[in-house]
Amino acid sequence: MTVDRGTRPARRAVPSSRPPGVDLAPDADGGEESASRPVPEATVARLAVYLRVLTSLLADGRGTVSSEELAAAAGVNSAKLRKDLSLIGSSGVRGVGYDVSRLTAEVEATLGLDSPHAVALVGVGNLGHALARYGGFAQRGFPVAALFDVDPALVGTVIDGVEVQHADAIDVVCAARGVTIGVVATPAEAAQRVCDHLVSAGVRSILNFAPTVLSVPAGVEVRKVDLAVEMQVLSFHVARRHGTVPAAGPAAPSRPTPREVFSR
Ligand SMILES: NC(=O)c1ccc[n+]([C@@H]2O[C@H](COP(=O)([O-])OP(=O)(O)OC[C@H]3O[C@@H](n4cnc5c(N)ncnc54)[C@H](O)[C@@H]3O)[C@@H](O)[C@H]2O)c1
Repeated sequence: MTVDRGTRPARRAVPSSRPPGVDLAPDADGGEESASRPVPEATVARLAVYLRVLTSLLADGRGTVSSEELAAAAGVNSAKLRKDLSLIGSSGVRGVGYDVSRLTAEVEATLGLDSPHAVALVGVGNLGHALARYGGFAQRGFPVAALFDVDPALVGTVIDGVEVQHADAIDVVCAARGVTIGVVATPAEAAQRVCDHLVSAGVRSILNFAPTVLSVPAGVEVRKVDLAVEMQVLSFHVARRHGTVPAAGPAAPSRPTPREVFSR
């Protein structure tokens, strides 16, 4: 069996000015500019975006970048960007900007990308198959190291060099391959069982696409991805722009919703 360990780029050394470990703060934005403070989750999400921009600047051979340029490419304002970067101990030089290579290493280190992240994907149906074939994960340091399903028609097939194995092997294979991130792309009813297997194999980070809430022990992080929720948020913003969303505040007696009309 061949396992594609991906084309993970060599990690840069972490500059010594980096704060020794950065704790996550609860979901909040803002805070004092101090490298010793926990990093808010909103900042962590933006750091990932900065990293994407920095990686493309590095590929273009850029040595420095101004906070304005980096902020514009990341879609945030430059004051917020400087504040985010100060939280991880990074500061630019007035009139010069940030050293792209150094800042990339600092952001990678903060995001924990200076250590390997082998990914196991469970459920190789429509969504899982597309994710398994997406080369961008390996390029950004997340090689797909294991694939699992229960469908006999899928078990034994090979996707981009990785053999699909039966889900019964999750514990053994994930432990053997040092999987650190598990992606759940099974139907909702199988997701908790799959998650339990991943956790018992030592996987401490789970990305869940199934429309269900997973229970995990303390110390295991679950992120849920729901594109329909994102679309609903977009829908809200469109509706608000068109003035069809009531302003926040106590709900006024309103017109019946379509559902109420139909249930009468
Ligand atoms: N979050 C999102 O935005 C989003 C978008 C699309 C789909 N989804 C969800 O992702 C999941 C997969 O969707 P899909 O369209 O790929 O479905 P699918 O039916 O095509 O694929 C599901 C796969 O999971 C496998 N499976 C079933 N039980 C399993 C188990 N115990 N262990 C391992 N594999 C198992 C099936 O054999 C199948 O290959 C669903 O829960 C769906 O609701 C989420």
